[in-house]
Amino acid sequence: MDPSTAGRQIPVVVLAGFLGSGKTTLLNHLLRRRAGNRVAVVVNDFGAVEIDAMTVAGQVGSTVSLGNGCLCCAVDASELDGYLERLSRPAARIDIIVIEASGLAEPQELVRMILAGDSPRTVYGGLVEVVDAAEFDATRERHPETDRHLAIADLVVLNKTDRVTPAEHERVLGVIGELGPGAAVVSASYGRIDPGLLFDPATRPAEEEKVRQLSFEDLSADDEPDPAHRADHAHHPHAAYESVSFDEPAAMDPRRLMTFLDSRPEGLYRVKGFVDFGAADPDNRYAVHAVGRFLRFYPEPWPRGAERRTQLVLIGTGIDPDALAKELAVCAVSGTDAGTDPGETAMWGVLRYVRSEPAADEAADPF
Ligand SMILES: Nc1nc2c(ncn2[C@@H]2O[C@H](COP(=O)(O)OP(=O)(O)OP(=O)(O)O)[C@@H](O)[C@H]2O)c(=O)[nH]1
Repeated sequence: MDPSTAGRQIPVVVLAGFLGSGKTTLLNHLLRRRAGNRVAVVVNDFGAVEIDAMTVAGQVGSTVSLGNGCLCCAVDASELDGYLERLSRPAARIDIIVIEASGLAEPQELVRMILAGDSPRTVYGGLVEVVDAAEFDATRERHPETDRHLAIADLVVLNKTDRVTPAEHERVLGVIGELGPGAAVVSASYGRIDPGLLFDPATRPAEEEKVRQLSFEDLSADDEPDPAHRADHAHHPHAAYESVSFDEPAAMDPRRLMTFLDSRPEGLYRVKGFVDFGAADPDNRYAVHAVGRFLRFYPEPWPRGAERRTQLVLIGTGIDPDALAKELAVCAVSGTDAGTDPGETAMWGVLRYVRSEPAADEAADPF
C-alpha cells in the first residue's frame, strides 16, 4: 500500500523556520536517512549550489537553488509550478520534493502557491516548521509572526533540545501546543526526526541506487556531529511519534468516515491508505492522503482481483492509537446497516475532497 503512488502524486513539503533554527541540518539528516527515496530539494538561499534544473531532475537527492533571495517573493506561482513540473516528471523518478523556505519567507504564501498549483503530479505534503528551543522566546519577541507560523504548521520540529533543560523543554512544548493546537510536534536535536514522518520507505529495488551521479546527499554525508555524540543520541527517543494501522474487511460508511476525518484529532499528522466504500461506490477504491488539515481522495477502479478492504495508516504525535482504531472501527458498515442502500448522497462528503481534473498518465513523457 502506498498512497503517494496511488494517484501518482509527489508530496511537496515546505520546510520553514527562522534563521538558524536548523532547517538545513534537518534537511541533511533527511537526505542521509531517505531510505532509498529520491528527494528533490528546492532551496532559496544565497550560496547554495546553482544547478540547472534539467540536470538536477536527473540526479538523486539534488538541489535546485532558486538563487537570489526569497522564494515566495521572487517566484510567482507559475514559476514555482514550472520547477515542480520539471522535478515531478516521471523520468526524474523523484519521490518527494522539499522546499526549504528562506528564514524570512512567509510559509503560508508558499503553501498557498502549492495548493493553487495545477500540476496533477504533485500534492501538498505539509508545512514543517523548525523551531529553535533555546531561542524560542527571543525569536517570538523579534519576530511576532512566529506565532502565526506555528498556528498554521502541520508538523512542528522543536529543534536544539540539547541546548535546554528538561523543564524549559516542557515549557516550550506547552507554549507551542497553545499556539498551534492542531499540529503534531516532535522534539529533536540536530534535526534528527524520523523520516517516516514525512515519507514512506521507497519500494524501488536497491539495484537502481548503485548507478547514480554524485548528489547533494553525498556531499553532505559528513556533516553529522562527532560519532560519540551520535552514539549517545542513538538511545534517545527523538522521534516520538505513533502510528496506527487499520485493516478492515467490511466496507466503510462514507458519512461516518467523513465525520471522523473532518474532526480528526490534534497531532494527527498524516493519514494514508485505501478505502472501500462498498455499495456507495462499488467500482472504485479511494486512495486517501491527508497531511495536517489537507485532505484528498483519489478514486481509481479496483484492480482486477484485488481484495476489497480498507487499509489505513495514521501517523501523529500525542495521539491515542487505541482510541483512533476504535473510532475507525465504528465507521465500518456493520451487521445492522449492511445491505441497506446507502443512497445517492452518501458520497457527497467524500467527493468534496476529490480533485476534479484526472491525473494524466505521462509515463512516456520524454524528459
Ligand atoms: N546545539 C545544536 N545546534 C544545532 C542544532 N541543529 C542545528 N544546529 C546548529 O545551528 C546552526 C544553524 O543550523 P542550520 O541548519 O544552518 O539552520 P537554518 O535554519 O538552515 O539556518 P538559515 O539557513 O540561516 O535559515 C548550525 O551551526 C547547526 O550546526 C541542534 O539541535 N543543537
